[in-house]
Amino acid sequence: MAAAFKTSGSFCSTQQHQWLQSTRDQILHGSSHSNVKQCKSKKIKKPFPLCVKATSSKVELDFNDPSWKQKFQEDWEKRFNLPSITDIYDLKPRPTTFSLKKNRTPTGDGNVDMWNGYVNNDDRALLKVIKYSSPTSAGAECIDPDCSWVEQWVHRAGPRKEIYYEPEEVKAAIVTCGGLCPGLNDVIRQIVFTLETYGVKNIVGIPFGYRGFFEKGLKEIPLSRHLVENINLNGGSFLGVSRGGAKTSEIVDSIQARRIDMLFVLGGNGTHAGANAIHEECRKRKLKVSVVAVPKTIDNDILLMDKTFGFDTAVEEAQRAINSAYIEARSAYHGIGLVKLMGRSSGFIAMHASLSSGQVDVCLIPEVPFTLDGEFGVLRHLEHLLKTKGFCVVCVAEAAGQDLLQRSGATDASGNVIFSDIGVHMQQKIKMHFKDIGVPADVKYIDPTYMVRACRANASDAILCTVLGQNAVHGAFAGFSGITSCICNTHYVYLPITEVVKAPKRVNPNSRMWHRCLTSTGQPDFH
Ligand SMILES: Nc1ncnc2c1ncn2[C@@H]1O[C@H](COP(=O)(O)OP(=O)(O)OP(=O)(O)O)[C@@H](O)[C@H]1O
Ligand SMILES: O=P(O)(O)OC[C@H]1O[C@](O)(CO)[C@@H](O)[C@@H]1O
Ligand SMILES: [Mg+2]
Repeated sequence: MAAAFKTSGSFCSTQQHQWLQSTRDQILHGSSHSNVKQCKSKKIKKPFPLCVKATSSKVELDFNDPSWKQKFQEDWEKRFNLPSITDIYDLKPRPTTFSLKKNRTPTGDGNVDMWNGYVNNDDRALLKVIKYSSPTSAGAECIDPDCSWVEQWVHRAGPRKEIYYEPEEVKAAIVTCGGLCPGLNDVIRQIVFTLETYGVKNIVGIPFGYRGFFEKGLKEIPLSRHLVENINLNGGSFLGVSRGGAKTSEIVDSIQARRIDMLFVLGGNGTHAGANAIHEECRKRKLKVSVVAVPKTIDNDILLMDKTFGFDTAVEEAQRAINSAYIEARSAYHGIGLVKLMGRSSGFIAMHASLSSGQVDVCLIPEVPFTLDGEFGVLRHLEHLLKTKGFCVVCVAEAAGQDLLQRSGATDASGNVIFSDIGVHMQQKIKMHFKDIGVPADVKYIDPTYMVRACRANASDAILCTVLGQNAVHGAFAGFSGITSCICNTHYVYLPITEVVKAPKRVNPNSRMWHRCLTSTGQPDFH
């Protein structure tokens, strides 16, 4: 019998409890042994690892069973196993053409490979490094009621000694999907550089996201080191982006017709879901194609990884808006600076920009409900701030407080919900409130919208993009497909896409980072 998961109750708020429950679900979700379908086919060598569906039911673990940890880890190993073209083909690898040393001189011990910094397929990185002694510890992610330490290893990224493609015969394609994000050009550039280092001559860009695969009149763009040399100096995407219109079978028809061997897909969670669908369809058709994703999104809302590229830059730009709001508010009589920031379903940009600026008195994110009116509402706190310090700054994430607004019901081309405007709503509510109570208030509203993402990557994102782009190419040459190249716990790793698209990552209200944000703003609970 599966043990029920209990958080040791009395110290746990409802919000914390829900969070603990959902993080546990994320850890355990989709990995029951009984759900590993053996997809047998005469032509294929092994069962498809991807037949473990991301949507399958939860792990049945009996925590009274002394071997539960071992069972968990065996299951984990299966879930995080990297899908490879060698799962379907009996392929012989060849020595890599990627060498860091151009003029190699043997040491005498015969081991020239050591100098090339190759990564072994058995190398792993630890995904989690904190041992929580209780489910009520800040940010605790627990598997069992005692919050036991369980090793969770993931595969290390980087160049392998042996590869599964002849570089001279490879056609590689790059596509950028979803919204814009700082660093797209840096990644495109590094993918091209690395492919050329392996000896690939046929590299193309697919214009305007997945649309470029099927929209007539959109031609692929031949890419070379020479062409992409300087593209990182500008924001945007050299290839263009788009939302919506992804039809997996048409995309794979197009991949087949164009004879693409490697596809590099840069995008957020929607793009990743699309990339995995393409990978699965390629497998179904027995195509020798490696599909490798690179996680891009200013929202930082993809599971398991430390951060997505573009996030740092967006935060830096966002805190400029906050600093302007601060200057305006500080210089006005009873000034209130209000800034609305992007973030589709998560408050990471708002939280980090509030932390980095240090000038925010109230930070509102979708993960933490709040009320505007009443004794414990935001408006009453703003009154207090005007009275005590004379001005204040509020930062609100675009997805926050949607329960206070009429839902628009609208969606974008990819099916993402379009939010009602919490920024404009708050601006009006604040103005009305202070008018009603007869207290002067000078509200300055700033909505930087696309300014936080339509810019070039900052230094830290540029480095992240460089590493992720290079590793994406190493992953494809190593034969992996249906994987994403990312950073986990400060180490560069590959994860199966199925594991990162289970749900959007959201701010944990029980995390140290949110607590730090609260310490910095000094805001009370607003409900
Ligand atoms: N579940 C899915 N399966 C297949 N394709 C998808 C899926 N979800 C989204 N896509 C496709 O992926 C592309 C990008 O999706 P989306 O617009 O949601 O952006 P995203 O990758 O999440 O990035 P951003 O962070 O900018 O929102 C679109 O062309 C969309 O049609
Ligand atoms: O480019 P669009 O379609 O206006 O999308 C805006 C959305 O894209 C993002 O910038 C990235 O997902 C979100 O923060 C924002 O909600
Ligand atoms: Mg998305």
